[in-house]
Parts: sequence; C-alpha cells; structure tokens
Amino acid sequence: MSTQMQESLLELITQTSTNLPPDVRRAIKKAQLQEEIGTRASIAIDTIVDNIVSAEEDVQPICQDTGMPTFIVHCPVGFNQLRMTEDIRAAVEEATKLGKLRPNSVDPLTGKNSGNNLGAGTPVIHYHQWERDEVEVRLILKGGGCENKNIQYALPVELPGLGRAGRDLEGIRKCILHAVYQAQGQGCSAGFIGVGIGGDRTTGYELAKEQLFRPLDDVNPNPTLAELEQYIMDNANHLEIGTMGFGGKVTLLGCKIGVMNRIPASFYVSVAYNCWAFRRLGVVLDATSGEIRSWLYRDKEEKMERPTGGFSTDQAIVLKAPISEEQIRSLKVGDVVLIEGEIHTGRDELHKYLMKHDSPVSLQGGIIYHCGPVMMKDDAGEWHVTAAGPTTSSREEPYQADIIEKFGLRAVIGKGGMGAKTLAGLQKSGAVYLNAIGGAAQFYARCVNKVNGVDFLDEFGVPEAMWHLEVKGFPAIVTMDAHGNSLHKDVDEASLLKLGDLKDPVFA
Ligand SMILES: O=C(O)C[C@H](O)C(=O)O
Ligand code: SF4
Repeated sequence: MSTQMQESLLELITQTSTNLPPDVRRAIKKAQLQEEIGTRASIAIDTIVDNIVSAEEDVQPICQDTGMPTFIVHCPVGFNQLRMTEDIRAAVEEATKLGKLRPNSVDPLTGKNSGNNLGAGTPVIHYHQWERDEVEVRLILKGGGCENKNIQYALPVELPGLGRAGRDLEGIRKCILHAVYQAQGQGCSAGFIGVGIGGDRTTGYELAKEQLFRPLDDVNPNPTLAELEQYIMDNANHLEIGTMGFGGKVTLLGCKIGVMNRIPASFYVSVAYNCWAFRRLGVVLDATSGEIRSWLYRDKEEKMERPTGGFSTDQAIVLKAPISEEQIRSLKVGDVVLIEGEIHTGRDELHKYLMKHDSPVSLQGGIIYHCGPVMMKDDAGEWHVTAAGPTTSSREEPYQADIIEKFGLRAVIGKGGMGAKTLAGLQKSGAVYLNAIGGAAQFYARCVNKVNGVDFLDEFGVPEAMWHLEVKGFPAIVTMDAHGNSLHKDVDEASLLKLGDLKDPVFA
C-alpha cells in the first residue's frame, strides 16, 4: 500500500469484514440467552457466536459473502474526492488480494467476475460535505442473501395474514411486520431492518439503508417513529421464525426507521434487511495525513466467549459420499449429521451449466454444497479455504430436483431451505436437504481439511467455481427429508398464522 490514507481504509475494510461491532455483538448475545439450550435455534446461534470469535481471532471474514462494499464519506469543503475515490478503490483491491473481501463484482451480461471487487458501480461511494475539518468514512458490507430479502411496498397493498395496508401509520406497521415474515430464515435471521418511509423508489431504499448506520441503542428523535420501532421490536419475535428460520424465540435483532416526504401519488415503505452478520463500522480520519483518529460504533467494547453449546456431535449421523439410498431414507427432519469426505461446491452458474452438460466429476451418491467460498492460493500454488459458509439455496429451486435426479446426488447442503419442487424431488430420488448455519464461514472453513481441486474457475470466477473440498466433522441439520417433510414449510406456515395475530389496529 502506498499512502497512509489507503492503509487506514484497508484497516477499516479488514475490521469491518472480520470483527463485528460491539452493538451488534450485544444484540446477538442477548438473543443467545433467550433461546433454550438444546433447541435448533440455540445450536444455530451458538455456532454463530463461535464463528464470530474465530473470525476476530484469525482476522478472517465473518461471512464469505463480503457483500457490496458501500462507503459513506463525510469530508471538509475543498477535500479532494477524486483522490479519495482512488484511495478507496486501491484499498478495496488490496483487501481482496489479502482475502478480507471475496471477489464479488460480476458483469451481469458476460458473467465475468472482475476478480478485484472493482467494476461498474462497485464499490459504492457516497460523498457528503460538512463543516468539520476531518474525514469520516462509514462502511457497510451487506451480503447478497439478505439484500435479496429487501422489500418495497407501494401502499395501499393487500398483505397475506394482515389484510389491507393503507396509507397511514397502521399500513406502515403492517408492511414492516410482513417484511420480517417474508424474509423467513433466508437472509440469515435473526436480522436487523432499516426502514424508509416515503421518498420515491430510489430514495426510499436509500433512506432504509441509511438507517442501518444508526447505532442499535440510539433512540429515534421522532417520537412517533420511536414508538413504532419499539412496537416492532416487541412484536416481531412473536413470529417465532428464529435463528436461520429454524423456529425460535428471537427473529429480529434491531429495527430503525426513517421518514422523508413523498409525492401525492406514491407512498412507499422500503425495508432493507440485514443478516445477523451485520458488518458496519466507521473511522474518523485526519484529512491531511490520512491517519485514523478514532473508530465509530466502538465506544464500549463487547467481548464474546466461545460458547459451550452448539452442535453436539455424540448423536450425529456421519454421512460420507458415496451415500447409499438406504441411509438417506433413514434420515428425518431434525437429525444432526456430520459430513465427511469429499463435497463439491455449486451455486447458480454450476446448476445452470449442469442442466445442459455433464459434470466434470462423478456426483453419484455425492454431496453438493451451495457455497461460494473465499479462497487463497499459497506460494506453492495450493488453494486454501479462507471462508466457506452456505449460500441461499432457494435460487437453485428451478434446477435442483432435476440435477439430483440426473446425477444421482444424495445430499444438498445450503441454507434457508428450498421449495415444493425440490421437496418432491428429494422424495422421488432419495435425497436430503441439509441446512448449514448461514454466515458461519469460519466455523465451516475449519471443517475443510484439503482442497482436492477446482473446475470452472476461469469461466465462473472464485465464488461460482466448482470446488472439490475434503471435509471432516462438518455439521448440518436435516431440514427437508426424503419423506416429504420440510421444516421450512412448517415454519413458514406457522409464522404466517402468527403474523395474522398481529392484524388488529395498534396505531389507529
Ligand atoms: O453469496 C454468498 O456466499 C451468500 C449470500 O450472501 C447469501 O446469503 O445467499
Ligand atoms: S450468507 Fe448469510 S450472513 Fe452471509 S451475507 Fe449472506 S445473508 Fe449475510
């Protein structure tokens, strides 16, 4: 790195990716205490805490999806923003080289991953001027899985479970509750929401995302919104979606709401959903030297202990490929499995490819892992896994049942669950869906003993390539079995009923 400014920005990126801020840790710790030991939610949240501890210890990404790096810069009048943009880009490139960020910038038309997180629109940088003589840089690394669960409502609208949401505070209340419900576990719940009321489609979402920069313990200066935030925090957990959508006491960890004027014809409520891996930090920099003067969000340190709970491996069932149909059919929803031997990563690009082509390796009796890891190559040219948690499986819903049948797969590991077509396919072909703990990228990286090889690296880029990984003691939970049972379907249905309980007016 060449300049002090770039060094400071690299430190900001590294810390944001690897070290969860104290206010977020406090929210997670509080949730951890609320879940009953031994439940699926408790196992999941303990695994998450274990992962947070590992990430900080090893200075490695908390989650493999380091998201869309988004910088909010406040600078003095006359400060050179062009130069700052160059510094930010240099720091982003260096952080990617060091494996603190996953190469995440993809051309939608060619499918090409730029490999360095630089590209049209990446990273996102917003500038504001202020009267102070220092520079403040805030950064959020918001992953794609939770970004996909953002939602924007144009009022009035009819909502499942809640009925009509009109153009008033009541309607807004309903939209926010629905936003939490529709995310289920797919955005790695328990999550945080930023809500923007008003604006247009663009500024509404911007306002929603801005709310995610508020410290979790602040109080909204607008009393109406303060009351609404409190109401949502008090009631969203009634949905019992729980950590990773496993069902449980805690579904929402934070809710921040902002408001701006709208135009008469439009009334938007925009919701930005952030996973538990809520990576946002900030620094105040000396405008001349580029040195870090202080950190934001870090006024009160919050240590986390490695939990004693988590997966209990005593009763776990070992799955090793090639797996027999008999073993798969003996599994049922709720079973904890320990995966051993070779698994293959595969996500969107690979599934699309396999629909029309053969697989470069045999998948008979095999295991596919919905995962886009962070990978580093050592000096001897060997690959190592730096971070490797699951990605949202529902994106593979159109392909999965066909791929299972075509290649004789016995298990699919992912998170968030899959739909009716896959469930039927599991039953027909004799396969199971295994839920790994979303975002637990360090926890799972530690289960990988060796990288056996890779296919499609040049074509698909690092996250989408097919990595052949040798794993040991890789725990997951059967959440969809070969008998037509799905925990995801059950939790969705139960939480929809719970949503209905919150139908009656509160702010009318
Ligand atoms: O892209 C990933 O690795 C994960 C993504 O953030 C997801 O939640 O699906
Ligand atoms: S995998 Fe989960 S924790 Fe990681 S970015 Fe996606 S939603 Fe967040």
